Amino acid sequence: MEKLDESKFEQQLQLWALRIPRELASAVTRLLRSGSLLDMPRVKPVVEDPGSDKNRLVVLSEKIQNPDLSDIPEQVHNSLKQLCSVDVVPYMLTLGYSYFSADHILKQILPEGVEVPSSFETIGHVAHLNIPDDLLAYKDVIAKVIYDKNYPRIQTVVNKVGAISNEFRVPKFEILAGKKDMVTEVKQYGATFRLDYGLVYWNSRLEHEHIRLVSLFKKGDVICDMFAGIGPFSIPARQKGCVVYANDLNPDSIHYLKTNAKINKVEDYIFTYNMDARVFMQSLMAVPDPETKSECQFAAANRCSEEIVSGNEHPTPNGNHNDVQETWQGSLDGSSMVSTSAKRRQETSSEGDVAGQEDASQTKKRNNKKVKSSGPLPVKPWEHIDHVLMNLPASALQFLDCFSGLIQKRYWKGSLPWIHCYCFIRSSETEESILCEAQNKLNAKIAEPIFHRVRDVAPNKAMFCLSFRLPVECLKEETEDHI
Ligand SMILES: C[S@@+](CC[C@H](N)C(=O)[O-])C[C@H]1O[C@@H](n2cnc3c(N)ncnc32)[C@H](O)[C@@H]1O
Repeated sequence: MEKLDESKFEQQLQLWALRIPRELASAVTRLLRSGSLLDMPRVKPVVEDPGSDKNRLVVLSEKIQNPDLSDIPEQVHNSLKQLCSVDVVPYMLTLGYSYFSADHILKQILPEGVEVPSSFETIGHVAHLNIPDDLLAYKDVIAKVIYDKNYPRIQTVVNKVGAISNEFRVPKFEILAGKKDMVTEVKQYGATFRLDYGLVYWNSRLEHEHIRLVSLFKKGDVICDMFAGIGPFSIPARQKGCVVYANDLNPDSIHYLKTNAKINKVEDYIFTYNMDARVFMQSLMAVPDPETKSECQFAAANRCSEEIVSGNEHPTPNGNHNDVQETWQGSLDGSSMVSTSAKRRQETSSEGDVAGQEDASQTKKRNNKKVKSSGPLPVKPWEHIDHVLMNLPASALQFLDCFSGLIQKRYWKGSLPWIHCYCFIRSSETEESILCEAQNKLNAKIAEPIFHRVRDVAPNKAMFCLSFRLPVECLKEETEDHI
């Protein structure tokens, strides 16, 4: 392992300085500013005179090599002479490890020609590095330089070890420098997210995508976040006034999702679940048995999830949910028979428009306000959902089969939900091949799919969001129980 020898970076520069009465320091620096004054980042050109506190030393640029000041433009020199008698003295400037940038230091340490890993992802106080294999022998030195140069903003430097293989999408990290604490806080568009970077998925590079998608939602929309993580879609959606059902398989993600709902004061109407996404959707969309009317699968499923993630009060269909009791018997796009709540939603909802996005300042303004919950939930999930989010790009397409027959037509109100399914497209694949895969899983044709390129994740691989309205063929006509 390579060691860092800070003394190697000591450097001395022999310069010239003008000794002048201290009250003239501003006037003299103004005169010399256009090329004759020392101009180095983080180095002051005016310093104390060790010989007298009535004087100051104005340090000249390294370009001024002659003590007779013949390198200074004549006009500047003349003005200087008019201002005061000019006393030129030698000045030794010592630069050390603390002066040089991380990039400069690492270039000196690492083998010639390698790409210097001086940039990193920042997650609160944590710096996340991906040190390539050929530089692993230098990992401690790299981490120390990055720590030293970015402290106190950065207090922990970690390196990703190997590829992500677990289903929670959490990389393995080794802590290389600083404190061994990966619980940190990040801000995205005015919302605060607490997380343990060693236990849950987080990617700061998705900030723009989180905001883009949430900007499509309207106040009162019902959102289903199948792979919610610690809530970067769910929390801002709730801040916007949406009703949110948020699920994740990782219990630590749900712990932090609930913590973040508290921190951002949006605990009401954001319901958290800790289960497999398929089971979650089936539980959420199961219609209660009208015969018994006492208990529904959704309430039961919710209670079951509460056993895992305690402390979330949830209105059951026999409680708040039942405030909306109209039975929907019209066609899916019918407007005359729409319930009051669905009507209100139609007035405010995007209704097929995924283009109208709000700008960042509107988002910030909205996030500063505490969202007020007003009474009962407007609708039950098996009656209406506006958006389903599926951010598990490595395998979300595989989960699309859960929509086939998931929604019962006779209970549904209003238009069908938008599905936002994230995926990777490799250079060997096309949007058409992905669409084909999605349609096969749904067992239905997707009309007007929208592919949004989120970001490039590797030279031959990009992350996309495929948005589409759930095809009407996915609906279940009637259940035998309910005929
Ligand atoms: C790529 S992360 C996205 C998290 C969050 N939506 C975001 O944008 O940061 C995917 C999440 O899906 C969760 N996950 C993986 N498999 C799952 C499954 N079968 N059911 C539910 N959640 C799952 C992981 O724990 C992880 O938090």
